[in-house]
Amino acid sequence: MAATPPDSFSDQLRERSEPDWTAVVRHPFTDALFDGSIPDERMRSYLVQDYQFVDDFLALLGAAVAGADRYASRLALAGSIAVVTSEENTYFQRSFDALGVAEADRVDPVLDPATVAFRDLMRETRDGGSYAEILTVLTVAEWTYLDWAKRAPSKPGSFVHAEWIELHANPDFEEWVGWLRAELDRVGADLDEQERARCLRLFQRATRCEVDFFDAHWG
Ligand SMILES: Cc1ncc(C[n+]2csc(CCO)c2C)c(N)n1
Repeated sequence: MAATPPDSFSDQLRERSEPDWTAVVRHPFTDALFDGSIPDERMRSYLVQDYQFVDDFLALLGAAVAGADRYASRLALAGSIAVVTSEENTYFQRSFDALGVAEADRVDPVLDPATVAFRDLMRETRDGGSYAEILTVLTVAEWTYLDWAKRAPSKPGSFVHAEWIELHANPDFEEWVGWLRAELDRVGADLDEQERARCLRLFQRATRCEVDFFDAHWG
């Protein structure tokens, strides 16, 4: 992972998003993923909703490519688009097959309120956000997933559980999250106080959306 100085902008944003940050990365849904104990019905509803989330996330990555201030950044962002459209997409399709998800639920499911709230945040940011604001939302979504997946003590038996962990607990993903944080720190250094405050509010709101997203499929 790219070295991030202690107390960087991204660290400050994360620290000021407690206790929600820890609630996401230690969520009981993730513990149940680790031991493979999530009932199929719950895993199915989570993945069906998450596939819709990933659609808006991909559009947000596209906005980041358009909004970036240099070619090197566009290249890094475009590389992550390749992951979402290949390994990640085939994981969803294979899992939907294994869990018996009907075509309508793959393409146009009824959305949970938590999915709608996250979608609203991503669309607002995509349509009206600065590059720093787009990076802020992307960073929360990726860094929270790296942090919970890194806690995985072992590999559960079912590929639906195991591969969902592996997609987020691997050196390439760690490097991508490191890049996102370093990019947010770089761009954050040139922001005025008002813009930094806007990023903080977005970071906190996105972290809250992550808690609510897991909660919607738990308890
Ligand atoms: C609610 C929710 N939040 C974050 C992610 C993480 N995530 C979103 S797209 C993607 C692929 C690649 O970079 C990853 C890891 C998720 N899946 N669902």
